Amino acid sequence: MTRPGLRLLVAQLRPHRRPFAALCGLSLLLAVPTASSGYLIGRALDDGFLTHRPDAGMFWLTVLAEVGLVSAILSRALFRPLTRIVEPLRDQLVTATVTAGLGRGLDEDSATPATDTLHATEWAETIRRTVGAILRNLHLTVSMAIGALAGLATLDPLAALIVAPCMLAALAANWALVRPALDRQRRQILAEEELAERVSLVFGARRDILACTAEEAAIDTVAAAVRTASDTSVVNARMGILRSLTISIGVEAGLLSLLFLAPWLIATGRLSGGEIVGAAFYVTMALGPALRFFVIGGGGWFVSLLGLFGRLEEVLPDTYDPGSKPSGTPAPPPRPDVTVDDVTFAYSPEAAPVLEGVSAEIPYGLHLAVVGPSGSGKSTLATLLCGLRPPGHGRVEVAGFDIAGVLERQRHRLVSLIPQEAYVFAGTLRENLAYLAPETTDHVLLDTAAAFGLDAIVSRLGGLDAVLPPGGAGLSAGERQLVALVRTYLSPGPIIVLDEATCHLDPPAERDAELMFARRPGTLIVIAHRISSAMRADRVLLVDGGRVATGTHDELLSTSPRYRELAGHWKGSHVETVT
Ligand SMILES: Nc1ncnc2c1ncn2[C@@H]1O[C@H](COP(=O)(O)OP(=O)(O)OP(=O)(O)O)[C@@H](O)[C@H]1O
Repeated sequence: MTRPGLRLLVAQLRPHRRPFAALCGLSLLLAVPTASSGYLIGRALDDGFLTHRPDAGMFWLTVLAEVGLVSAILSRALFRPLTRIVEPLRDQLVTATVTAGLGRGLDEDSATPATDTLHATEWAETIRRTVGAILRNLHLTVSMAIGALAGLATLDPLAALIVAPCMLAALAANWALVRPALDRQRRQILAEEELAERVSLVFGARRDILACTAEEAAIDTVAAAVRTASDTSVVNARMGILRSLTISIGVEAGLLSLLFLAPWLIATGRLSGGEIVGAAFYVTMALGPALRFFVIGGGGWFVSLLGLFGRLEEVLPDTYDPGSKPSGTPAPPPRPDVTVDDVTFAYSPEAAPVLEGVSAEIPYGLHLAVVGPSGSGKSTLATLLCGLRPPGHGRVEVAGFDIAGVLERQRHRLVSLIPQEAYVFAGTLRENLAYLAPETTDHVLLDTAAAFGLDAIVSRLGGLDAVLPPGGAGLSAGERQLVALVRTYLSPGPIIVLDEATCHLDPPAERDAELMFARRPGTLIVIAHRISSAMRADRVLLVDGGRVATGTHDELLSTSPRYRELAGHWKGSHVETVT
């Protein structure tokens, strides 16, 4: 199985084969100065300073300095191929993630992009910088490691054989830690995303939080996310320390083995004293830094990079191809049809299911009445339709998305639920009515209020600037429902669910309110408590004994004894004019 993120990373870099080949060639060229450095130090000691010939020693050191100069000049050539690989990365990824975010269509009415798309555009910049840093340093590391091993082997192949196993053991230990490190890295990214999401949610809902005196709960929500983010970064940092430690142990073990065997290597004439110093130079000044960087710098960055690409893979569509040009116009947002697919829900594992194997199609624009005996599960179904609870089995999809998995802020833009107990917060009447559509003009607010029969209350209170106390004290239950109805009517959401939201209105006021919503573009789902609501709807969904049946009012009257019974009961208990 491909490691998450690796597929996208490889796909992203594949088109740049030629600059990569140039980088590899430069790495090999740069290995030559490193390979000669230990040898030149050995010569400076053996032929110069240790044999009391400082002029010869200085000669070899001068050659070493010149080799360093050549290496610096070669390093400059690195930037051209590097730029050709790294610079297009950010543009490609930003274009792809923003296109994917728009294509999902969940934010069409919002100036704020979805959180994951927002993060993804930040990641694209981080990825560009990280890939640049990795390639620059990887190239130096490879050249240093190849040069040092070649230099050691030139002095004496045995010297390379003494050092190499320690280095390889350190690398193997680190390789074993890559997967756990990736896992911790991913957890840290997810925890940081969750924290950002919760903070923006709490700030966005600060008015509601104050109105409900839910400050402590809000603080607890954010504090829990802060704790998780902090814990995951500590665990991630510990993993980095562990990986660093394995490399230090590998390098020190290589050096100690070399020094431990030095008397024997000198006595057997395999290496001179100067060459032992040269070999130690290869280990400490080239191999050690190369490995340390490879694992801690490059390796650590590579782990971060895979983590970021892994998340990008989740944000980008499966069909994303970095080689292809963006079409320029994002796909139109999908129609917000609702699909209930084989849904079963119980309030606890021990409890009997309230809904069992329920399926229904609610196309965009439908006016649906949900009816059923008391306690049959109508409100439960409403919460599932709004994504407030996930089904135990099955799926509720809105516009093709699993609604329970959609971020809360986006969910609110798709589906609005008005419960029986209308919510009125402390603030002016204008703020209460325009809460979900702050741009609404006073003119539209007053017209809509009048259409719902709220104009008399607006006048009684003294206009839109009238200040309402918390909970709308001073307003009757019906008046509070009217405030909530007007507020939701003005919201841009395409799907409205009224869960007995008109139960405190008299039948004519309820009819007017339902007709207003029915004329509003979008889907209307009414949990009905009067037969007239069911008769006004395009279709009726009967919930009974955990199952559902659908049809028009007339169809259900002829096919469902339970519906006939319900209709008879309603007619018997209410005197109402059916429109
Ligand atoms: N939070 C809850 N925890 C446990 N059981 C619940 C919960 N809410 C509802 N129930 C139970 O689930 C069943 C369905 O309740 P629900 O409120 O969905 O029915 P309803 O058809 O809307 O009823 P009504 O018409 O009286 O409002 C009932 O037996 C109810 O007691």
